[in-house]
Amino acid sequence: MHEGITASAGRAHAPAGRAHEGCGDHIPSAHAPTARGAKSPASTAPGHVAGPATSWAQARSTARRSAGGPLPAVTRMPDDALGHALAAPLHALCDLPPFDTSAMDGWAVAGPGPWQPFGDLVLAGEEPAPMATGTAVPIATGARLPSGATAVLRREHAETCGGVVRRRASAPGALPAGRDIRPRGQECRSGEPLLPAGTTVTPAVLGLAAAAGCDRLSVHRRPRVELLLLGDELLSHGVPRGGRVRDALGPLFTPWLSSCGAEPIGVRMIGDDPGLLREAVDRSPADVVVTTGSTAAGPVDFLHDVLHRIGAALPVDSVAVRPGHPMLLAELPDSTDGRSRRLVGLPGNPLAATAGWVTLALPLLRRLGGHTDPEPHLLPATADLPGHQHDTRLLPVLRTGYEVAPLPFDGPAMLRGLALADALAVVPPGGVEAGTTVEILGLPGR
Ligand SMILES: Nc1nc2c(c(=O)[nH]1)N[C@H]1C(S)=C(S)[C@@H](COP(=O)(O)OP(=O)(O)OC[C@H]3O[C@@H](n4cnc5c(N)ncnc54)[C@H](O)[C@@H]3O)O[C@H]1N2
Ligand code: MOO
Repeated sequence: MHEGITASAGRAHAPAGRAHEGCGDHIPSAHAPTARGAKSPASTAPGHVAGPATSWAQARSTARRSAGGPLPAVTRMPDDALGHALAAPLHALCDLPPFDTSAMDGWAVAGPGPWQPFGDLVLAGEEPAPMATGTAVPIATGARLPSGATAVLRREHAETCGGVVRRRASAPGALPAGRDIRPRGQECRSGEPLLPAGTTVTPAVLGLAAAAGCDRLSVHRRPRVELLLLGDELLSHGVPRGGRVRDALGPLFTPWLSSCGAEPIGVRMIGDDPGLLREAVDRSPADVVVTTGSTAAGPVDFLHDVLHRIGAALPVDSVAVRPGHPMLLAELPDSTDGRSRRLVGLPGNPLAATAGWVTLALPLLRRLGGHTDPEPHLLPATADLPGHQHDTRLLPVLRTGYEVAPLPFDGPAMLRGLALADALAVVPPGGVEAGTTVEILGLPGR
């Protein structure tokens, strides 16, 4: 899916802001035209100053609320419904099992034994003849039970001697009526609701739907997502060179998008050029544009400027969370065909981007896709979890049994801890001591 298209007006690698060298402690700012910025008329970022940060919990709920509601329902063949959310309860189209079934290989028996062996072996998929009281018919697991049968005698509990079938003396217990029969409708009756709307269609849901006779599923359309990777410095292949770095976020988020029930429709690299960024956002056919990088107020961080020029509203513009605090959520003007469109701005540092993903992108995309919100998952920590002084902290952790352990290499620009992690722990300001229960956010693909 990674198209590796680089949209850039050309690279101008003079160090940004060096025109002001010699001016004491001047730090290149978004106000100042820069060497890179000089390449486009719209390139002077307006000097974005972040407002008060939204609390982490509030940011998550704002992202959900910003979805409005789920995207419309569509009908899909089961194979094409995987990862979608059910738009209506899944109803059984038949009883399950659809008929009385033998649960074991052995003999279908009618009445108390011993029994006269009768007829041919009944296999799964056959329509057996009725049987009379006092007879036993050899039968396979899953075969339809002949009418008149009262129980199934397992093969290992049976013996044939003197021309009759009887229970072995060593067979445990008795053989009450109904033993080892799976009665028709044991799991569900035709028309019964099996799963509520909002259930994610997993492989097990597909299996259940097939067993219950469903060849079409009513599901919500998946949100279409375009991933825009911002930054002149990004390389799509090879070893970092010439001051540039490999894009780590395209490979990370493209599969995460699929696994959260979104439809990735494209991945593009966009150089540090506000004109190109604006064009990409304006023209994107996505329901949700996810950008990486350019969320801060650095010399080539044009995202705020472009959103401002587009006329976007920013229900979340920085969050009291570490890493990832410059993350943002924007509501873009509707598309020309009347669709609501949103943009999630993830910070460029990879662990900070992941924090933005779980805080803003995931709740928004799950709600748009119609998925039921998960219950909070709480686990105790095996060790002290260090926190930020004022903000929530999201730490990569590994689940060990019923606890979570922190991992090393948890810096905002690092991925090594995350690659070993199966969750992020939500650490309240000030941190927590070992044994304290914390909320855990699962990571996809583990
Ligand atoms: N003066 C301040 N500077 C910064 C602040 C601050 O509060 N004051 N916040 C820092 C924090 S925290 C973060 S997080 C970053 C956010 O920066 P941006 O979202 O604007 O991201 P960039 O500047 O474009 O990149 C940051 C960093 O990430 C690397 N990057 C970007 N994209 C990718 C990618 N696809 N794969 C791998 N690495 C990527 C980029 O090369 C930079 O190293 O701002 C801090 N600065
Ligand atoms: O979000 Mo920055 O610390 O959050 O790298």
